[in-house]
Amino acid sequence: MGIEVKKDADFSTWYTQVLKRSEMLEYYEEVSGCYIIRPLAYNIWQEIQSFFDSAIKKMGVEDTYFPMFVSQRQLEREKDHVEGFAPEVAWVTKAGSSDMENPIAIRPTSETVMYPYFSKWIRTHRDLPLKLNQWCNVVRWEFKKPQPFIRTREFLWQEGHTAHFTKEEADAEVHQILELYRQVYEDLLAVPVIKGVKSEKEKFAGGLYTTTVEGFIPTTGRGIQAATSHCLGQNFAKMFDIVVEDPNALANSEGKEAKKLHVWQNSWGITTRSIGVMVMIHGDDKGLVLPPRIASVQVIVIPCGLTVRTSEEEKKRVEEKINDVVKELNSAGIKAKADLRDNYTPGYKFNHWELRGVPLRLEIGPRDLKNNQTLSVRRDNGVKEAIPLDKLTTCIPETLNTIHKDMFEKAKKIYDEHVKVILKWEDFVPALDGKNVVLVPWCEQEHCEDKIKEKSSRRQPEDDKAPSMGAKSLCIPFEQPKEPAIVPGETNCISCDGFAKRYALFGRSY
Ligand SMILES: O=C1CCCN[C@@H]1CCCn1cnc2cc(F)c(Cl)cc2c1=O
Ligand SMILES: [Mg+2]
Repeated sequence: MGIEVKKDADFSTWYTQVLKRSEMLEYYEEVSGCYIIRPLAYNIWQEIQSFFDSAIKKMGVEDTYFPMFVSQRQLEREKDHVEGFAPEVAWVTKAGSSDMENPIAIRPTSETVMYPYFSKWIRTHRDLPLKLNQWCNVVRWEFKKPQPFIRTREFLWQEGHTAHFTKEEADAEVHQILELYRQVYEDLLAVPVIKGVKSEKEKFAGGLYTTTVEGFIPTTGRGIQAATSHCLGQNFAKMFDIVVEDPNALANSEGKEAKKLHVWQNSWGITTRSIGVMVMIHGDDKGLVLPPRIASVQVIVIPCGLTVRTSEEEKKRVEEKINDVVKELNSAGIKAKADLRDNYTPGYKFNHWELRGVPLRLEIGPRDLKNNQTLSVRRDNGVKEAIPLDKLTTCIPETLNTIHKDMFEKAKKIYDEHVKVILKWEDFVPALDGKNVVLVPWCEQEHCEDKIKEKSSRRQPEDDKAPSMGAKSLCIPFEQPKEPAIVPGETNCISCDGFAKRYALFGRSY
């Protein structure tokens, strides 16, 4: 069944229908906020995993696995890390019919699970750097309206946790990982992202600073945090006593213990939210549009032009040709499939595979055999092109790469057009209402951010609808607008009478 609503008319229904009818996901009626990730979507997660995991292996990161349960005592060892999150922690309180002596939390993230062991394992600077990663699920009992992939109570992610001897080494890794997240989005999912650092209010409270890749959903005009790479500083090292002796300090004369140095730590994560972002950005009114590099079926080959007058041997010849084409493409590393179901018309099959986002369709019929060609049809823009049957293994990879590039460029152009540089406060909210995010000179003070959120969530004067959601800071982009340049001590903050430090990206967000 096709999609019954237009993407721009009813986005949330469109999103749900696309995910269900393309067989990416199934609703899990038993528990609100949980969903079944079906093979088409799970394959995308596996593509992301294999790309990211092979990249971090080259950085010397090792995969590991820690228990999903954490005691209340451990979880609460880091007060300000947990207090804001306490309402979303899921607890196991019973085993069978008997209450547990001490309830156990299901991991919402694994700092407090892992770091007592970091403390145990890291004794000397030779144990550094320690670089561990785990691919797992986490549970956060969010109360905001759940949305498949975007906000779910259980999600899959990877969480990297590293310990370094120097801040410089930690800083370098934070940015190396952030660059990998950019590649996951831009080179795999064809989704443009903006790199930047989070404000003091938006960063991970337990850390020193948070870097992020920020996405943009044009249909709603909202920003979305796409992945994060935190430098934790020495905060967790101090809390969990993760220390090494100072190798440079000579054992001093009284033979006292050499000075203990706290390690510098990072933690970084990307989640299955990335799948939802990709669907929201590339999908259209016919359904999914999959970027070729993560599509489990990249090319679908369909027999056409067969009529009741076509002889049996002619039909057989077409089908044999199609099977040969699929074999040839697969041996060239292209994921191709044939749809030879003889109880469906070509038109039905076109819709079936367009709904599932297959990047390229090849039509082959009796005439094509005669002309030794096939008609290719691109899913992203519908462009048709005749390809000689003896040029497939060169033309098809090129076409798939062109599809990726065009999908990315199209999304990037839209993102860039919806980032408005705003220099006067009166233009701020109208820009947000125009489904944009805004780039503004900003003082970077937390109280100012609170004020901006409040001022931009004003109640619409003409109706008593719920106030429009306020804007939050999304990031301070590493790439700053060249002009108008911010002159320290001269350029005013967009909102308060303080001076602007840098341009910050603000917007309504997920
Ligand atoms: O974002 C990442 C990447 C991967 C490893 N972790 C960090 C920080 C996670 C912050 N965070 C995020 N959400 C949380 C929810 C909770 F219920 C509790 Cl108790 C803690 C947290 C929490 O610390
Ligand atoms: Mg949260």
